[in-house]
Amino acid sequence: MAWCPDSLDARVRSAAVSGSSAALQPPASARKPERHPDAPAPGELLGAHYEHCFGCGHEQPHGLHLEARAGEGVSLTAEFTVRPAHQGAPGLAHGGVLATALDETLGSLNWLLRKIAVTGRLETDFVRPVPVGTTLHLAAEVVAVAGRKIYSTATGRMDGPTGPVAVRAEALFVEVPVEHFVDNGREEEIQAAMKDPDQARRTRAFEVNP
Ligand SMILES: CCCCCCCCCCCCCC(=O)SCCNC(=O)CCNC(=O)[C@H](O)C(C)(C)COP(=O)(O)OP(=O)(O)OC[C@H]1O[C@@H](n2cnc3c(N)ncnc32)[C@H](O)[C@@H]1OP(=O)(O)O
Repeated sequence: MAWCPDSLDARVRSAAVSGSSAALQPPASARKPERHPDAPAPGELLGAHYEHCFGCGHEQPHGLHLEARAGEGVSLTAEFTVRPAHQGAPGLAHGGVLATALDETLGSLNWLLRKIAVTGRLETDFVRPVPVGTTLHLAAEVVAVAGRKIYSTATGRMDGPTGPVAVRAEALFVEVPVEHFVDNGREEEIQAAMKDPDQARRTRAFEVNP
């Protein structure tokens, strides 16, 4: 049976207000997202899915080093501090970097579903300029799932988790098989990631529906 509670109606209404496109409206057949039983517990850090990831990897010197923490249901929070390497205008974060922070946060949600998925569409509102040194407090949740399509939303706030919204996004992720990476990625990085001695991270990077 299709899932269409008030919260989804509210999301659709708010999407219409923020101007997100029809492609980001979940279809009538959409279902409520289900947290995987083995998802990290609320409050647990997710850790980097790949050390060289520009969004979360610890081995990317100019990366965002975003730290995501599981929330209740299919939600999470994350923090990202804007550094001088992330500037666009003098002293302000580059919009593309802020979109990356939203994309990474939204992408991390899929680990709570235990689905491997890539961003198909990402729509971003830049509400306030974000100065270097700011810690952006991100919060994201999956709002609906329809077949391979995962609909999610995120906000980034300044001055603390309840501060003013600086950026927000709505996204559609599309579930893909592991071959997506093996067929399209570069052999040397794929092999290196497969040899990662951290089994949890290797599983997160490569295993679909373990
Ligand atoms: C090596 C390390 C591994 C790491 C693993 C962890 C990854 C974590 C990474 C986290 C990093 C952060 C995250 C990142 O940065 S992920 C990196 C950025 N994203 C990408 O590189 C994705 C590139 N795109 C693709 O590969 C394909 O286009 C995909 C896979 C997305 C779809 O091509 P595919 O041939 O498979 O499927 P389909 O075309 O039949 O579409 C299926 C359904 O989806 C609907 N649709 C599709 N696109 C759009 C759209 N734009 N708007 C609206 N709808 C769209 C489509 O209408 C259809 O709907 P329906 O007809 O069924 O109703």
